[in-house]
Amino acid sequence: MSKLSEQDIEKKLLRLPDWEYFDNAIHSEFEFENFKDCFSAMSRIAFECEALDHHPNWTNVYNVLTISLSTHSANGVTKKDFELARAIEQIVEPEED
Ligand SMILES: C[C@H](O)[C@H](O)[C@H]1CNC2=NC(N)=NC(=O)C2=N1
Repeated sequence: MSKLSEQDIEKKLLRLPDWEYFDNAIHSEFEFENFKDCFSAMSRIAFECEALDHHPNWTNVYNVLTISLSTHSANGVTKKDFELARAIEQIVEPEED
């Protein structure tokens, strides 16, 4: 999986307004009602990570989930990070029909 250029990353981020690029990774932070809702979302995200075989760097403090995505083997951001970011968006903030 090849590392995307900064220009490609910024272009792809236009469709992911909750995410930003810095330090060789894309980052977002989500706030929930409480710890239970936050951890429930983390569990659902974890299954998606296993399905994609791609894993986040993340931290949780009570109701806040902070996520950083990069591809370790490429030492940067790849298509796989965007695939996972879109899956996370669907779990955390599903689109209305
Ligand atoms: C063996 C396994 O496929 C690899 O270690 C995968 C697992 N999850 C991964 N996750 C992330 N974020 N980057 C990787 O390079 C990566 N590699």
